Amino acid sequence: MTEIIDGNEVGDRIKSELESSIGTLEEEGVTPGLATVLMSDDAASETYVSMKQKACEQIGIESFHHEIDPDAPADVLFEKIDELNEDPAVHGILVQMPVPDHVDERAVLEYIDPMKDVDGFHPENVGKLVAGNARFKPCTPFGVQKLLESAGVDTEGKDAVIVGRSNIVGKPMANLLIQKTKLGNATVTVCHSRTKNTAEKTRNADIVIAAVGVPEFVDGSMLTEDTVVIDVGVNRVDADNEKGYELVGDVEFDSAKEKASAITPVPGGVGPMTITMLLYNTVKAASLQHDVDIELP
Ligand SMILES: Nc1nc2c(c(=O)[nH]1)N[C@@H](CN(C=O)c1ccc(C(=O)N[C@@H](CCC(=O)O)C(=O)O)cc1)CN2
Repeated sequence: MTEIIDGNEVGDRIKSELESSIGTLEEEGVTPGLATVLMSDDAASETYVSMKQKACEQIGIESFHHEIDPDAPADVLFEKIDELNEDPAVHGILVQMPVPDHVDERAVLEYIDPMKDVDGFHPENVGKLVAGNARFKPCTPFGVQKLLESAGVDTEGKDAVIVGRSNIVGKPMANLLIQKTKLGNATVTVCHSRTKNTAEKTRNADIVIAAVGVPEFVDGSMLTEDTVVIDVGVNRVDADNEKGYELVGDVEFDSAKEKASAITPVPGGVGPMTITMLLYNTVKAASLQHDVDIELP
């Protein structure tokens, strides 16, 4: 029987544990604060940012939202980041990606105070992660680790294949899985657009993590029995319904489920964990900035 790994359930458990960490901070007079910045009129980005704000409010994190006209000069965004870097009520800053083409994404990430970089994308935080001393683990790969843990998947000695090499998911995921830690110690292969035979690699994997951004790229024929399948993709594809679209992962769920021992659904798998781990990083950022010891889930 294939286990369906429920990201909403795991996320809700972690959020309720975070509430007690927030309680400890409150006793010291600290309310964690997250600033979200949206410079886009993309409907999916708007949805994600509003989900982040709601999740903050749900567990007692103060949320500050800023919208910047996507046609405004890049300096408007940099001035906003300056302001947020200086604001003591803001412990975490998240600029929703992607930013418009005329804004240099790399420069934006480098401009955020690394102590407030709750996405874990600043080069200082990337370096710490690679060195095995992570300050903020990037939210999606961190969420994937938590899902594997909740499903009782021991990564030690396992062959993990990651399909996709993005800075947000593929690269940090590979780094986390090779660390000498409880949720690491795996042997990792990263497949990408120039990989010669991705299906051969995924068929030899114990764990397949699909983060390629192509709807239903991985199907059952690319898997062997008993593989653990984690689907990071959240793709909007045209559909004849009220919304005009439906959500589809990077994995073809029905055929993959036939082979998998455990699999994450879309929606309701990795997506909710991305938001939960953002809350986790924001609480951690507040504790570091105020030097308050807290227990984190
Ligand atoms: N600054 C950042 N930008 C982006 C990140 C990020 O981690 N930091 N990740 C992605 C998108 N993303 C977060 O922003 C994200 C994607 C999906 C979900 C989610 O919960 N999806 C739901 C379905 C939601 C829907 O109805 O559309 C699910 O899978 O169940 C949360 C966050 C790009 N940008």
